[in-house]
Amino acid sequence: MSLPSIHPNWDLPPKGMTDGYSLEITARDMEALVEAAPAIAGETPVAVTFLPGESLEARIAATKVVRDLGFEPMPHFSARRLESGDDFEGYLEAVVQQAGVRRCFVIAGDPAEAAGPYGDSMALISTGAFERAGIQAIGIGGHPEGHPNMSREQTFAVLTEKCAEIASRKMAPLIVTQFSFDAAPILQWLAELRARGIDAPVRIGVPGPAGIKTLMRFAARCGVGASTSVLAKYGISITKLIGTAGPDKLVDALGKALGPQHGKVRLHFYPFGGLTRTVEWINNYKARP
Ligand SMILES: NC(=O)C1=CN([C@@H]2O[C@H](COP(=O)(O)OP(=O)(O)OC[C@H]3O[C@@H](n4cnc5c(N)ncnc54)[C@H](O)[C@@H]3O)[C@@H](O)[C@H]2O)C=CC1
Ligand SMILES: Nc1nc(=O)c2c([nH]1)NC[C@@H]1CN(c3ccc(C(=O)N[C@@H](CCC(=O)O)C(=O)O)cc3)CN21
Repeated sequence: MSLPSIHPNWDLPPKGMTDGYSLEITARDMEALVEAAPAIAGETPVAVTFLPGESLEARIAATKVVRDLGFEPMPHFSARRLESGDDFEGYLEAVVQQAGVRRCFVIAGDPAEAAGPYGDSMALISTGAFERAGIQAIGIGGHPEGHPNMSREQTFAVLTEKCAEIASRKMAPLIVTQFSFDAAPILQWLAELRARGIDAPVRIGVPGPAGIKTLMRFAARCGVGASTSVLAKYGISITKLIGTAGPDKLVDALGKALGPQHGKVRLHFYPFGGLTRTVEWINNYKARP
């Protein structure tokens, strides 16, 4: 079965670890995106997160800016944060009509209770609204380090079901993983994913270079492992929490180990407010001998 192509690069082997990367921004990063745009390759997928306390208008405007700058917007839909069917379909219709959106990312969201009718990602996908709106690809969350509310077995079962559901609706599934500081669990998870027959393209979540305190704050907030030994491998000494840290060692380790057995893999950068710094890091990494 042929599914819509979600990025021309996916059919070619990557030219390097950063080739065909994607970015994740929030509605507040618009000025930074305009500033960084000349240093970002055209058509780069740019995800727009769905954070609490942002207006729908701000998210729609951000998605439009992404498109107008020549990038491929991928707005997030947080099932548990959507208050009604109108809330969901209104946002979807707005980004499709105003920003030409073709791909969306669907995630449960952190709230313990749903604000409206959608308790998980599947509840959004199974409405049929995405394909009716002309969406061609759906991103879903991957959790290489596990998930606080699911067993490892369940996380793979849920991924299998969501990929099948998306494909049955004639859209292309794409897995985007939670960010991580440690290559080992990512590689192990990728191997297991492929062994279980899940062949969807995977974008591995990588933190952009950021202040060490910022990285640790986000890790705590998002339930990401940041033990002393993991941070040491990443290049952070907990006796020296000042300064910034980049994903050099993590990306090096992935680059050394990744092979055809891991299937289609690209990187997805989480800049955590430091978009310009992240894009500079990517371009410098690419230019290294
Ligand atoms: N970029 C990322 O990777 C982000 C990750 N997340 C986290 O990923 C989690 C899982 O999302 P999906 O993989 O889309 O799961 P999903 O929507 O496919 O749900 C799978 C199962 O986990 C349960 N579940 C999901 N979130 C829950 C929660 N907050 N509390 C209790 N049970 C929950 C669902 O009810 C369902 O049974 C989110 O809940 C959130 O914690 C949230 C935002 C961004
Ligand atoms: N479980 C989970 N929940 C999430 O909400 C979440 C994840 N995982 N994984 C990563 C993504 C990325 N997320 C975010 C959230 C906030 C900003 C952000 O830049 N917020 C503020 C700065 C706040 C700060 O520095 O603490 C901003 O100015 O926009 C970026 C990415 C949230 N995300």
